[in-house]
Amino acid sequence: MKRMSSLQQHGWVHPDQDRAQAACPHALQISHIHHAYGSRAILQDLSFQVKNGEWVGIIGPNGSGKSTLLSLLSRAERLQSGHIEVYNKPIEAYKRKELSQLMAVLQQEALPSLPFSVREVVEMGRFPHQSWFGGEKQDSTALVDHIMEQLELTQLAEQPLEQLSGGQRQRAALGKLMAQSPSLVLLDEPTTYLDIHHQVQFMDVISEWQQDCGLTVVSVLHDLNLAALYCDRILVLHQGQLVADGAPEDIMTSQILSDVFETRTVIVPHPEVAKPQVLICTDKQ
Ligand SMILES: Nc1ncnc2c1ncn2[C@@H]1O[C@H](COP(=O)(O)OP(=O)(O)OP(=O)(O)O)[C@@H](O)[C@H]1O
Repeated sequence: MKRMSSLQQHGWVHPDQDRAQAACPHALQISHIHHAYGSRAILQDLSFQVKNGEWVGIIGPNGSGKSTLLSLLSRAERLQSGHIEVYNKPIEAYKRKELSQLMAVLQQEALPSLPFSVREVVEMGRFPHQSWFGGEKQDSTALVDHIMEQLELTQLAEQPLEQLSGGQRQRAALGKLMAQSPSLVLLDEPTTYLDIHHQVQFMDVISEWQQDCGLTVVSVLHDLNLAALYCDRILVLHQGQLVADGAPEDIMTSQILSDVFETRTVIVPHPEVAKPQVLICTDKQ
């Protein structure tokens, strides 16, 4: 029998509670997406699927269309052409609140400087689960306490957001995302502002959440080594096209990275886990 995770013990809504959703083999099905800004094509004929419970990383050079793709998957941008299904249902058929109970998004600029405390921001993650009168079927205090502890935010609980560093704000944004207790998360360069301790903490929290609760993750990552360590599968975007799709060991090759990033690399095995790691080469030595 599967053990109950600490998140579930503290009131996290397990996706299995929704049988229809748990029965879907795919959390996302993307078919023939095209997207343009004016006459400029940004995404061209993208098709892929994301399995329920899978962690898919999206890598690619600046301007290759990664954030645009996430905006379409979260419905922040209107789909121009193609089809997106979330748990077997067309994305446009969801009501806004219904979609935010299923899916949470962490943008690059995670949270604006607002005069709310860190605890208040994390509690805002519960909005999609509240009635019009602000109440919830189940008290979420224990869940919010647990998330605050897990992300080392308890010390910052009363601190206003506007007084936080970029990395602290990013962790508060993750806390809000976790409090939303979604089944699917979209993360746009989530580790950009974090030091290595908090990068690993962030990725470990997501990984634990994925393994224990069946969370599906789609994350844009610039850090290829983090992508190789944590993602089950990596998609490579180049000039708006999907040019590679596979396990980290199939994607992290000097040839692919040279073709896409125009950078020389050497790929080495991680000394502790069976994952590839990327060493960057430079001629300026
Ligand atoms: N609202 C917009 N209007 C016009 N062009 C846009 C808009 N948003 C993005 N673009 C263009 O679309 C292209 C893809 O941008 P996008 O942000 O998706 O790339 P990205 O792969 O996420 O890049 P980065 O790694 O730099 O974050 C870029 O050339 C960008 O200038």
